[in-house]
Amino acid sequence: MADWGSHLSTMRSTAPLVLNITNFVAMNVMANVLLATGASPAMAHAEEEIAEITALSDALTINFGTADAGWMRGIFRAVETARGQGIPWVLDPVAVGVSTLRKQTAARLIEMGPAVIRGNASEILVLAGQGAGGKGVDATDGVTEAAAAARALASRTGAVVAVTGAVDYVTDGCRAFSVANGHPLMPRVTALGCSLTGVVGAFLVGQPTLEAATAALACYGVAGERAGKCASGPGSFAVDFLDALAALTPDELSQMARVTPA
Ligand SMILES: Nc1ncnc2c1ncn2[C@@H]1O[C@H](COP(=O)(O)OP(=O)(O)O)[C@@H](O)[C@H]1O
Ligand SMILES: Cc1ncsc1CCOP(=O)(O)O
Ligand SMILES: [Mg+2]
Repeated sequence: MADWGSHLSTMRSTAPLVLNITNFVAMNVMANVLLATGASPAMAHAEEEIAEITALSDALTINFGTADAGWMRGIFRAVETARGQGIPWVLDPVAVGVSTLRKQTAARLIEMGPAVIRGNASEILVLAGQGAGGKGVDATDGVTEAAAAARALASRTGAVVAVTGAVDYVTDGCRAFSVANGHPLMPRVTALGCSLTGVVGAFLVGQPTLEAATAALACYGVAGERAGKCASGPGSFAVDFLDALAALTPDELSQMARVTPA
């Protein structure tokens, strides 16, 4: 049994400061998810201050879900700072298929060296120039349909690519894992994908990228399973999920993770 829980333990021992440039929908949910999991969240995006805040952070995550032109300038300034300082950063190409601005921004960002690209299957397919783009922020494609695109994207860019859905797929282009944890209520609560991107950022700090990303997905999925056992619908699930993230121990994660080489 691989010790996926050790990655949770390491993350909690440092409680990394994760700076998230994310959308208005996700800000509060994501900050609470990061706190519950054991990291310190910060949310900011103003270009006038973002370089300073990035330099203070252990990891950075980027999501242009409700971004405008000024916000985009903040995104590029943060990424340039992270690159200069060796701070790992994660790209969430949320709803990348819905506009030319998102496609062009994602293409530029991918060339700037994200450690991880985390998206649903429809988003990863758009990055590969395939698929119809999903339905807004929601996937209409299955994870297995995006696996080849994920491998090709990882090989071309050097990023680890995490495709999430009913069974997640994560690859560095050579090796890959499937993560079969999760619950069907997860995509019915807004911003849980965006928030997962923050958790991936937290796990990356000081840990090998592919294993850290995989452990983050397993941690999230196991917490989802636990929350799904008592929730009566999306509303109570959202609350139970935070409690499950906070209560999950490294040993429980190691025991419950359904991670297999893919
Ligand atoms: N049908 C499903 N069954 C179980 N888990 C799911 C399902 N769909 C998504 N998840 C989980 O929900 C989390 C968010 O993934 P996803 O919904 O793909 O992100 P996004 O919100 O960006 O589309 C991941 O942990 C994923 O494994
Ligand atoms: C609904 C919505 N609209 C713009 S961003 C956003 C949140 C999307 O969150 P997620 O990708 O985690 O479902
Ligand atoms: Mg998303």
